[in-house]
Amino acid sequence: MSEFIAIDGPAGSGKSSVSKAVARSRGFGYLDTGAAYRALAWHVLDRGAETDDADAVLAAASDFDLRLGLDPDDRTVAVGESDITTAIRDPRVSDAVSGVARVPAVREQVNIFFRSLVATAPYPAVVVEGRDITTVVAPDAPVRILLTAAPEVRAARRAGELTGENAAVVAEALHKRDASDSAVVDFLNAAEGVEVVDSTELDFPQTIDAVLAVIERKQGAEHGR
Ligand SMILES: Nc1ncnc2c1ncn2[C@@H]1O[C@H](COP(=O)(O)OP(=O)(O)OP(=O)(O)O)[C@@H](O)[C@H]1O
Ligand SMILES: Nc1ccn([C@@H]2O[C@H](COP(=O)(O)O)[C@@H](O)[C@H]2O)c(=O)n1
Repeated sequence: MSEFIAIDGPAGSGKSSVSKAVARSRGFGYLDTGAAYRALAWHVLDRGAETDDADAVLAAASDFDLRLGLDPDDRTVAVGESDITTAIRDPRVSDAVSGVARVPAVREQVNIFFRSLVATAPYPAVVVEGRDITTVVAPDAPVRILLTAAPEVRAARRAGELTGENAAVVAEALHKRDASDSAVVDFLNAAEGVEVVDSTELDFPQTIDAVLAVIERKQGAEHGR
């Protein structure tokens, strides 16, 4: 049975890139829970339905053959035979995903999927990142981290990745998504026992080191080292 390393945080805080790097460096698995919600949003749109129609979302969720692995070096996401690894990052999916994520039955369904993936994982631990991993999916995880950064820093980092996109438009979309998502689960405040890593003043390698330091300390305490 794999151990959960739970990491939450707002959009653009570095959850995916930092978690992947941490998983690689420690030989752990990596689970991008946002990719599952994005895949469902893609699937709803692919059926020509509206992501803010809860019944349509539930219908799509009942026929959702998601393929998502734990290898930090293979980020393939598929629904049935369709490889949607790139498509789920489209602004049209990013703009629609919060609608899917606010349906409680969807959250329960994907959480069961996440827990079963980790339970059967061929890794000593899996770095699982999202919005409610430290609080709902794995509240008893030995390592729970809230990864954050100032809103303007997150927006600038995200704009830096998207060539050809207007920085102000990117920032507005990111803040809008956070506002919508944080009405469903709280990932802006650390729950009791959750360690905060604020990367506002840290570069990428320093952020990885800060997360690794928390993991070492927490796992050491857990295993009596
Ligand atoms: N400490 C850091 N310093 C500089 N750049 C960083 C740092 N952490 C992350 N980044 C960069 O910020 C961008 C956003 O990071 P990433 O995609 O990992 O965020 P995220 O939290 O997973 O976002 P989302 O929730 O929207 O998927 C990436 O280009 C990443 O390389
Ligand atoms: N645990 C989670 C993870 C994600 N979401 C929703 O998915 C969206 C995409 O997540 P990214 O990490 O890829 O940005 C996110 O905006 C949330 O709507 C979630 O609800 N819970």
